Amino acid sequence: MKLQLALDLVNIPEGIELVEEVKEFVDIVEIGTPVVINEGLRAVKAMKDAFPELEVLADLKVMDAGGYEVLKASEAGADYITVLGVSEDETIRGAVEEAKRHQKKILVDMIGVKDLETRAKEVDTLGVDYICVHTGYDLQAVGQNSFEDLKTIKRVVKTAKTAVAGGIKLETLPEVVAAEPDIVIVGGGITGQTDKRLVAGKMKELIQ
Ligand SMILES: O=C([C@H](O)CO)[C@H](O)[C@H](O)COP(=O)(O)O
Repeated sequence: MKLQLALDLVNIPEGIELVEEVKEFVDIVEIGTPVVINEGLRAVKAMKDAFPELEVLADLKVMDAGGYEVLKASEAGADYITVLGVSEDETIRGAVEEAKRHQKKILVDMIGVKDLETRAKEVDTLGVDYICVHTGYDLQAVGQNSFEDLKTIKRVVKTAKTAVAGGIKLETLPEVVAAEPDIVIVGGGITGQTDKRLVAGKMKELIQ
């Protein structure tokens, strides 16, 4: 099980400083969608240059032009690129083909998918590397989480690996770990804490 640190509300120097603090506990650094919007793919390159030993995920949430956007993120140094599960199958196929060409991985984010079981089964046939259940900020704000959704994809997904994101904190991590996802994605649960290093260390212990 890998721990992915999501950087969403920082600029490039702040992100690098934050990763420096917790790098020994983290497997993947996510350049979050807000960071990509603010800083562009140069944030991916800057993170990879600063920490070549860590994997970097570009949270582009690709919705169209799958091949082209995966190409650009791959050129910037991303190891993983996110594509939305609500996209057309053609978009996901294009992303997968391009990722394979560059030895990169596609993580499909199921945010906004209404019939999770059906769509997860479909996406699982498209050759993607990971299927991720995700409760975004706006649904976290009304009290939702992805814990039941994780159990659903663990039951129906046969080929892809699984991931979970959305409001995971140190207190809720044991419930998540019990469901055995391949990647646990944590943003504010680390970045919003006063002692980030302490929390990241405890999370890593729970995951191992
Ligand atoms: O993907 C994310 C969100 O949509 C903003 O782009 C976050 O990275 C993801 O939700 C993890 O962050 P936390 O919910 O703060 O753990």
